[in-house]
Amino acid sequence: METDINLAATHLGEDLIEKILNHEPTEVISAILESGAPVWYQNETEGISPLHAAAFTQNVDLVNLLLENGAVWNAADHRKITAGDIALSFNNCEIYTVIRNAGIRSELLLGLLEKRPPTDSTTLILRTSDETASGSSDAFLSSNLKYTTDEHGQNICMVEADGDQVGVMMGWEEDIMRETVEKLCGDHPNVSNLKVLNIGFGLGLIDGLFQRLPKVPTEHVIIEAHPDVLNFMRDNGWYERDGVRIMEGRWQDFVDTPELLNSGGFDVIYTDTFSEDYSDLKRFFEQLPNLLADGDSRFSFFNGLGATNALFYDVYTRISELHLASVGLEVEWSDVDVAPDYDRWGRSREYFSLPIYRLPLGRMKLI
Ligand SMILES: C[S@@+](CC[C@H](N)C(=O)[O-])C[C@H]1O[C@@H](n2cnc3c(N)ncnc32)[C@H](O)[C@@H]1O
Repeated sequence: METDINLAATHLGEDLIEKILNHEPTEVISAILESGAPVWYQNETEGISPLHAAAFTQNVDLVNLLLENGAVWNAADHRKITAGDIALSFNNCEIYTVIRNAGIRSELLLGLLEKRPPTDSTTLILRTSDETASGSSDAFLSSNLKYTTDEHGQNICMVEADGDQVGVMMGWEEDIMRETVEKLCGDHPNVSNLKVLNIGFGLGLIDGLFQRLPKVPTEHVIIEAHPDVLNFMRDNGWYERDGVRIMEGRWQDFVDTPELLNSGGFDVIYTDTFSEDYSDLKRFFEQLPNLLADGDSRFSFFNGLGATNALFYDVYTRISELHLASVGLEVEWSDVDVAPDYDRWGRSREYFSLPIYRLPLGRMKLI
């Protein structure tokens, strides 16, 4: 019985894809959908879906029709290509935007329904069910970390996840951190008396940059949760630095405590954690109105989710902008050229394969 249903679904799905690729009129496609063809179908040979086919034939009406009927906006074929990528390759902005907006709507809706168990495959960008040290905070915080220099000569901090060595922080990101500090502090009205809060020390790249500002921050709070990172900080003299206060634990342990809030708010806040997903970042966004000092204060975060695919990165970037707006922050984006140099960084760039980093700079909106 189950085999019969699978066979029928395969037959209808193949027929749907074929008719779309053959440019059959929209009414014909509508009729096939009404007859029960599975709009989520992906063929076995290439993994392409009806939405891939509609993007390939550049038929925006069909793209809309399929999405209205439940097509999966982020389905990737066997080569990891989505319908949005196909639209981009044709430079078809209209179709790309329709698919991207469907992604934003779908992920926002899933965000609203966050309490339900994450069983839906379309949640792949913003939530994770990864139980290894790269996807689970508990697993990460109880794993051993290794600080070393890799074969490309970059400083790295590694953790073992699922039998693989995964980078917690990589030296190549220093350009991003430098540009971030420049945007956060360079022309800050309070630059001679800054109070800075950084979440996640890692290699200490951004904290080192804060400390090398022409005027060292008056107060520099670092919240760091991992015992090995705290040891590394101790070994490298961070506990003895003037003006530096290290809070040992997770940001979630301190974010609403007098210990953090009594300092009267921060001029600059940055966050870049590891093994947390977008819902954690969103929870941090919600705390910003309590943590920022005033209308001149600035916020940034490591914008790295979905950075292996232009469509996913775009959807994630816009969702974070919407969520920041909902807590009263306006975001200005700038681009940092991080075109991968595979000879220089090799596989250490796999999690960020896009050539451009979108750097967020948030400020409280003036009412
Ligand atoms: C990617 S690294 C940060 C790199 C840093 N921006 C730099 O410039 O080197 C992430 C850091 O966040 C820490 N971390 C992870 N989860 C955390 C949490 N919930 N609270 C505080 N720190 C956390 C990790 O132990 C790690 O040191």
